[in-house]
Amino acid sequence: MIKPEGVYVRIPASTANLGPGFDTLGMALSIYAWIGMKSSQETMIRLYGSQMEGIPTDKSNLVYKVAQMVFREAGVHIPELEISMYSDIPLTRGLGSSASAIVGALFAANALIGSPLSEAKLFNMATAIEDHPDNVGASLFGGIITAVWDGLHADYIRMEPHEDLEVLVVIPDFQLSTSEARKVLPAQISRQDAVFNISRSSLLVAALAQGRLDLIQRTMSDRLHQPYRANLVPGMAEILKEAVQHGALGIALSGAGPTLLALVDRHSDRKKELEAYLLNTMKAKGIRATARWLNPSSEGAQLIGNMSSGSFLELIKGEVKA
Ligand SMILES: Nc1ncnc2c1ncn2[C@@H]1O[C@H](COP(=O)(O)OP(=O)(O)O)[C@@H](O)[C@H]1O
Ligand SMILES: N[C@@H](CCOP(=O)(O)O)C(=O)O
Repeated sequence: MIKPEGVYVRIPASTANLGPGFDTLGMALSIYAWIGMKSSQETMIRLYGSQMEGIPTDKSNLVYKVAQMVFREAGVHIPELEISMYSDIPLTRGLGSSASAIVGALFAANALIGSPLSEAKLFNMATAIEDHPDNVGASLFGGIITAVWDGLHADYIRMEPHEDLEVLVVIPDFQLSTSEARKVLPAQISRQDAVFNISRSSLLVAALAQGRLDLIQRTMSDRLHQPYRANLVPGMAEILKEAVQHGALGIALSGAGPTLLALVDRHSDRKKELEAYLLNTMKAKGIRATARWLNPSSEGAQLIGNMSSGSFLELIKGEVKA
């Protein structure tokens, strides 16, 4: 049943490849995007916020196209849509903006027609579009997601992040698209590197599941993508080696970069030291960057309400942080 009043949803950002978990381990983060969707006489796409620059506002828009996939799958015909989107998630920085748009579009379109598709189905569709399940899983389900994608079916387990876990991201002021950052990866790896990552990834997942923050430092390393991508982010190689000496529990490239992400004990008295170290190291390499303290987001995609009681911007105003 189509909801004539429309819906609006909120979707968290995400970090993929958490440490050794390349293409498999992701976490939702407390930066959000909002999507409003309504059936309409004529398609109208309104994008708000500085993060939306350059995104198309016609039917080639990703959110419109993904919404139509949901309608096709559910056997519903809604060719014309009014879509509104506001996002605080930086574009093309390794914080899952594309995953948030895909998950938001799937979730909103499904809610608009009375949610005939299960969350497992939405996860499968999202993974088929994005091609790896860690960003989309985290944005859809929230928390920490470990997932497997065999090209047809995605399986996952969601873990609740430990309450002491805080996240510091350092976002460089340049963009790095995932497709560009995948081109530098080798097609094959050695058995030693495979064992290196499998062992650390397995232990990291178990440690996160049991709240063993003391094990993060020894498990957050990687040989599958970070060494190859280090040349794309000035300062990254040094930061990956040294950040734990400045108070991080662990440090990783967030997704395909260029953002670097530190896991931090929120009670640590070295938070200022860590932030200054990360920013100064990037500055020394000529990179301007913004530091943001975030929390893991326990909530994934959420239906917030319908569009009957005001304009999209008025509806989300109370939720968007200044
Ligand atoms: N709200 C959106 N609407 C349409 N396309 C989007 C939206 N958000 C992101 N994208 C697309 O995703 C691209 C960024 O994806 P990607 O390179 O994977 O980086 P990341 O997901 O880390 O931000 C953008 O250049 C744009 O093409
Ligand atoms: N596993 C992917 C992750 C891409 O994440 P994004 O947030 O940078 O889109 C990869 O490393 O290529």
